[in-house]
Formats: sequence, structure tokens, C-alpha cells
Amino acid sequence: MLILASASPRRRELLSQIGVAYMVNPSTYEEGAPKKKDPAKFVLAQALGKANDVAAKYPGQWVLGADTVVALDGEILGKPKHEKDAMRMLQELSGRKHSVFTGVALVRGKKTYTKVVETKVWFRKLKDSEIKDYVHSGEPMDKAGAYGIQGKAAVFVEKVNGSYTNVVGLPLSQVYTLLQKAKIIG
Ligand SMILES: Cc1cn([C@H]2C[C@H](O)[C@@H](COP(=O)(O)OP(=O)(O)OP(=O)(O)O)O2)c(=O)[nH]c1=O
Repeated sequence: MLILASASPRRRELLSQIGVAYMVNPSTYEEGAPKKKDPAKFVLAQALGKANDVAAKYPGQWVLGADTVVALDGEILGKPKHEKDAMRMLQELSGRKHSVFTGVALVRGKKTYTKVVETKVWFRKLKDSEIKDYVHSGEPMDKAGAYGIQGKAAVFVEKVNGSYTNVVGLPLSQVYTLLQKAKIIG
């Protein structure tokens, strides 16, 4: 049975949506503070860290780890530290294009399949008042870049270029291909 090394409710919903049977065992892997390094390399390293952390406890089982960040002008935006941080992130994202990178790692012993997917997202201009309301809703706090495209933040999004589910937390067509390669699904 595939093990999902994630505490993210979105990732569970996404895997269930495509009918993949899995067990959840969140990883305790410490996500390093996002540095000014390449976001693709960063999410890949994090996804591998999470998957390997859990795979060590389940020898012989396939484990899926993932990590999502928002990248704006070379800065990596992870989950906001507090409401003020969420306000700042959303003000920076307002009226601009940014990228969302999700890294996925499928690991069993020494066997590793990985993929990093980038989606471009354009936000319309946001009023401070609507940012404040959104932050007070609590939705931003457990999400990279302080927004949930699948939630209330849908009204901020003018355009998406690339995988939509990649923004939510798993690039489903790319994950499905990895599961096929690992012969977890037909
Ligand atoms: C950009 C964006 C992120 N997110 C979420 C997905 C992830 O849960 C979170 C990114 O943080 P992650 O650190 O990738 O994941 P996590 O800490 O929630 O869970 P785990 O590490 O156990 O896998 O942001 C959305 O739900 N919607 C969005 O539009």
C-alpha cells in the first residue's frame, strides 16, 4: 500500500480524487528555512527529505513525499509565520505573476522517482481590505504563499498557466506517471 508522507489534507484529497489507495504517515522531516536558492532544487530536496524520512520506517514500501512553494522574484515564499507575514506575502503577490513549484519524490529503498512541476499564476490587484479579510479567515496560515487557490483565494486568480492541482499541492498527471513507472498502478 502506498504511503503518503504528508500531513496536508489537500494532498490526501488529491490522491483520493484519482482513486489511489494509500496510508498516511506524515513526515517529521524539518523543512529548512527557504533560502534564496533555486525553488526547483529546494522543493525537490524537501520532497526527498520527507519521503526518505518515512521510507526508513517502512522498508520495502513505496512512499510519496511532496513540497510546494511560491516563488516571486527569486524569493521563496513558504507558509506564513503569522498573520502579518501572510499580509506581506499577499501584498507582494497582488497584481503580479508568480510561480508555484511542487516537488514530488516516490521512494522505495534505493529506488527513487522524482519530478518538479512549475505552474505560473497571475493575481489581479488586491485591495488591502480584502487581503485583511482573507487573512482573518485563517485560510492562508497553512499554505505556501499564504493562499489557497482551491479556497477563497480563487477570486484573486486571473490566470493559471500549467497544472492547477500542482498549485494545490500535487501535480496529479505527473504523480500518476510516477505511480505507473513504479508499477503501483496499471
Ligand atoms: C499555493 C497553495 C498551497 N497550498 C498548500 C499545499 C500544502 O499543504 C502547503 C504547502 O506546504 P508544504 O510544506 O508543501 O506541505 P505541508 O506542510 O502542508 O504538508 P507536508 O509537508 O506534511 O506534506 O500549501 C494549498 O493548499 N493551496 C495553494 O493554492
